[in-house]
Amino acid sequence: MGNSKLPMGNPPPKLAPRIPFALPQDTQPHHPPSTIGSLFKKGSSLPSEAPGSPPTVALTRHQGDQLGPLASHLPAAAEAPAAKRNSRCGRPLLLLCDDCHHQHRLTMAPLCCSNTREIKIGHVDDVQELRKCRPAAVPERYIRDVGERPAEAAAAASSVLSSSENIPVIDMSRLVRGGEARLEMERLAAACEEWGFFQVVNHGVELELLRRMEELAMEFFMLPLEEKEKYPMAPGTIQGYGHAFVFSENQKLDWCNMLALGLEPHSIRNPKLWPSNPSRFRYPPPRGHDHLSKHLTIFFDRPCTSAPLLIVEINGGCPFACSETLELYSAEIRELCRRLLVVIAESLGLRPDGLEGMFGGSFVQAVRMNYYPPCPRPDLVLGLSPHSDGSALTVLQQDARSAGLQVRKGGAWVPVIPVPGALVINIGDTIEVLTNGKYKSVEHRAVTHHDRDRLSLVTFYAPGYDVELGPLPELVDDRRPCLYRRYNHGEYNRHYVTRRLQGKKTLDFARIDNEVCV
Ligand SMILES: O=C(O)CCC(=O)C(=O)O
Ligand SMILES: [Fe+2]
Repeated sequence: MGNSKLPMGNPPPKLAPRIPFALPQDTQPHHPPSTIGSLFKKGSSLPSEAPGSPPTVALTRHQGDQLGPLASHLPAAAEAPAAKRNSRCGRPLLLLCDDCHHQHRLTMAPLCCSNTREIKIGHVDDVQELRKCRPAAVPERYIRDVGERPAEAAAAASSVLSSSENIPVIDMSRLVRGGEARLEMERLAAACEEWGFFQVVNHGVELELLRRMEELAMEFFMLPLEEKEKYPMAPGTIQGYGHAFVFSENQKLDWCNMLALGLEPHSIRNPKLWPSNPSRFRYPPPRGHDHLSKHLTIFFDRPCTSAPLLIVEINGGCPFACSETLELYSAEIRELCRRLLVVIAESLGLRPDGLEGMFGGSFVQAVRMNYYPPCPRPDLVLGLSPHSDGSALTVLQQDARSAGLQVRKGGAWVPVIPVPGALVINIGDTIEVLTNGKYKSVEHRAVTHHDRDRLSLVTFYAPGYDVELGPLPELVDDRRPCLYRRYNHGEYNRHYVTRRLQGKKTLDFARIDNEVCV
């Protein structure tokens, strides 16, 4: 492939000097620097190693269904006989493209599960089909143990909370308006500290766009099963249509169908799992960017015991594009997340970039569309198991007609009553760690209804996989000693996606045993 496929037909920007294939210091392979083209010759194997040195770099063929929830679309560019595995996540690699002369920054992302071929999840009914064919049936796998059932929890809730208690509603327009700003900021701080959840109004995202996105998602869920099954979520992965976070035949299932898509960076998008029906979901790749797909490949730089890691970030290129609606939605919600991170930082007395600045400019964004059909026994099942989100922030758009989200507070489950046009925001695990537990990611779940369906559109905004995180020094002192260790967010993400949803258990990954004095 020559220069005929340069992006948009523009002359290649001159890069000087040429950036060679570069690995982190401690993983430098013993072979001469390569450009992307020489590495990725079709059918080629690894760059050869110096005799006697252990191989440190491998390229392998894309095996989307085995490898991963996100970033599993990478096409075959070169194939390695045996894939090495990587325990080092998020190490950026720089490659220079022979074809377009762009420098591509590639980041290893720990997005995949351990060998998904080993995961046996048994028979999983599609809940929408069950509803059609056996409207009164609730298979055993969906029936929760007594203590987990919504009815039990509802009874506990009524004894603990007064009915007036609901998650706070924050008016974003007031956060910037003179005298009102201080008060609203205090309300925001209280919402983050006491609830970990709040709803926002006047958030700046066009209501018409929210409506269009909801319509698009509903159109997808209403398609015949054969159509939706063209985008299967493989066991142990979290992208496509199906059930996420299922790892065994004994695990209880959620009364929910999901369509989950990685959005940003573009290289985590998996074209195989991106619906082309409804046709509005997808439109053709922008001209000139298709050449990039051949440069996407999977790298492993050293053996590890669990998951293979993928290189997933390509700068300056979009291998393919998605629905205009989803693209706009994703951009607007991202912008909202950024504004929220600024005000949340300010509510803590930090600089405006005190939180997002910790991401070093690298972020990941994904969307999960959850469809909960009506259930003949909503008292026995859960729509979505209790969990906290592994993101920094989550933005949830919920059906105004149908409540279903519940937040855990003081041992009780509090329903989040939809406010028309509002978006629900929750603090994710990343913010809990950065704020040293001052703002907490809070456990939440979804319940179903007997005669109403429900849709939620959930955007996760998180640091990039190369980001190292730990509590901000400003929020650590003698009274509040450090509660979390430093870790690589990519590794945390891998930990999160390879376990079933189990309340806040995943954050044990980062917790250290220290007492807070209050
Ligand atoms: O559907 C809901 O209300 C909850 C969804 C959720 O928490 C999630 O997808 O992480
Ligand atoms: Fe969630």
